[in-house]
Amino acid sequence: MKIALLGYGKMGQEIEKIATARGHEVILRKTENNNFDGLKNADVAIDFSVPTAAITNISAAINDNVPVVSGTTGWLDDYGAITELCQNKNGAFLYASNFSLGVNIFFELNKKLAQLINQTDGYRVEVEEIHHTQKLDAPSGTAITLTQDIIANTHYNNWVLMPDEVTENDIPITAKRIEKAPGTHSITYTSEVDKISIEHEAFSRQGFALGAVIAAEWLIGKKGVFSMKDVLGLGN
Ligand SMILES: NC(=O)C1=CN([C@@H]2O[C@H](COP(=O)(O)OP(=O)(O)OC[C@H]3O[C@@H](n4cnc5c(N)ncnc54)[C@H](O)[C@@H]3O)[C@@H](O)[C@H]2O)C=CC1
Ligand SMILES: O=C(O)C1=N[C@H](C(=O)O)C[C@H](O)C1
Repeated sequence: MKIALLGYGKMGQEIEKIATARGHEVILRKTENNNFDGLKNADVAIDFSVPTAAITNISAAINDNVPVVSGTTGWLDDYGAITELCQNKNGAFLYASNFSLGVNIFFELNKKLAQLINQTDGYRVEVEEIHHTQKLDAPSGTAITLTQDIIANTHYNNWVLMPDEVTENDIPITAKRIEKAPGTHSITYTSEVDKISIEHEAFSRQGFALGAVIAAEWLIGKKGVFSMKDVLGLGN
């Protein structure tokens, strides 16, 4: 397939390596320094850019009738507007805060653990994410997905980025920045007598990039708004 890469930083370059190895061709490498020339000729677009560019990138692909996968985090206040545009244009759009298979399994584990904890008393939850020092957003998109899934299955109704003040129904998220860390997420429930922790650690960006290419291959020929759950068939 012919791929337009919307964003050509750490992820865009990792995706190009994997896509090329799978027999695909990159025909556009969009950054802040060039335009969308050639986008119309792509079979699929993959957006891994910056929060301020994601909406423009995704809209450009949908308006050019090109199916688009996005992994950019930190722009989700506009998710509703993008899904509306996709529906109005009869397009194809797929967003995931994390494309790795391991994290998508972890998402299901997180939901199950939250359901079990919800049947007991005495545990307090906390979420931690660790990323490289170049990351623009905090908390990570993945940490937000994890807390949303905990909220859907427990009495918690909000997340708070530490060190802000936390009340009974808030989930505290701690965001740590360590040079070169690709991405680690953990959820810990602590009681008076013990603690339960689950953790996912990415060793590199390879898993995210492979998942994004698999999602792009899957999206071609489809119409609608999708998530990684649709691609992997997990948790159905
Ligand atoms: N969903 C997932 O599985 C993952 C998501 N991410 C997210 O992907 C995004 C990109 O991550 P990285 O590649 O590590 O960042 P990066 O900083 O290495 O690359 C971002 C790229 O966006 C480009 N850019 C800036 N303005 C642009 C514009 N107007 N149009 C097109 N491109 C523009 C920059 O030139 C840069 O090359 C971040 O939001 C990050 O959180 C990262 C890894 C996995
Ligand atoms: O910026 C990153 O690097 C990552 N961002 C995503 C997020 O915000 O959750 C996914 C992954 O953890 C790497």
